[in-house]
Amino acid sequence: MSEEVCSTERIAGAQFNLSVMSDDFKEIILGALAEVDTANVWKDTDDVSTCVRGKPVHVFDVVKAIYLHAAKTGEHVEMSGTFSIGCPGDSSGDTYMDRGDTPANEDNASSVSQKAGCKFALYPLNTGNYMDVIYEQIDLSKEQNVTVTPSHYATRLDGEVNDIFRALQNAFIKVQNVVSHTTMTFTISANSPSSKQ
Ligand SMILES: Cc1ncc(C[n+]2csc(CCO)c2C)c(N)n1
Repeated sequence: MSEEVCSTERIAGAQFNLSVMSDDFKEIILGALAEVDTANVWKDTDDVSTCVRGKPVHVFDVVKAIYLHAAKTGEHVEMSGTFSIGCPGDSSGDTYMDRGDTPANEDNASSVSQKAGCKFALYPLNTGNYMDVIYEQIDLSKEQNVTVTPSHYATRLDGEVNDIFRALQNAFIKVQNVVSHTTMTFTISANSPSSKQ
């Protein structure tokens, strides 16, 4: 008989949209949403965006896999969104919190090589000293294989999509460890004709 483990981890979520600069945008967006394994997250797609909710490990796994699936077509693909954790109203998706900790798409995603540029910003919400929290918690200089550039209102990361999402996830997890309600906005772009890479 398998032992049931109650997770004490908190529910996280991401609200994001894909923009595909191609006549095939519909097939590419719907294809990415359909072909990624989303069994470990609550998911809702409408005409504006997609929301996924569940354990942080699965939320990041699914968002990254959807992006990679679309970007590896070679089209200019951009994704913008917001990660959130600790939102006081968020609880109805708790059924997904009993999932294990193995990301379902990592085996497929880790073998995909795709360069991108990303800008992100962290917003620890329920704290007065938010700048200290951000500076103390995120140390992007330790992230492997990503070029980090300060930007107005954001930090820019350049490199492989897998490395960029690892850096995003590490920064988000560290900040939410000390500030319970945290959000993080991001925009990631690949195959842009005006790409610096
Ligand atoms: C991740 C993500 N989810 C939903 C949309 C909204 N959307 C815009 S076009 C389209 C396909 C044809 O209806 C959809 C679903 C998006 N852009 N990206």
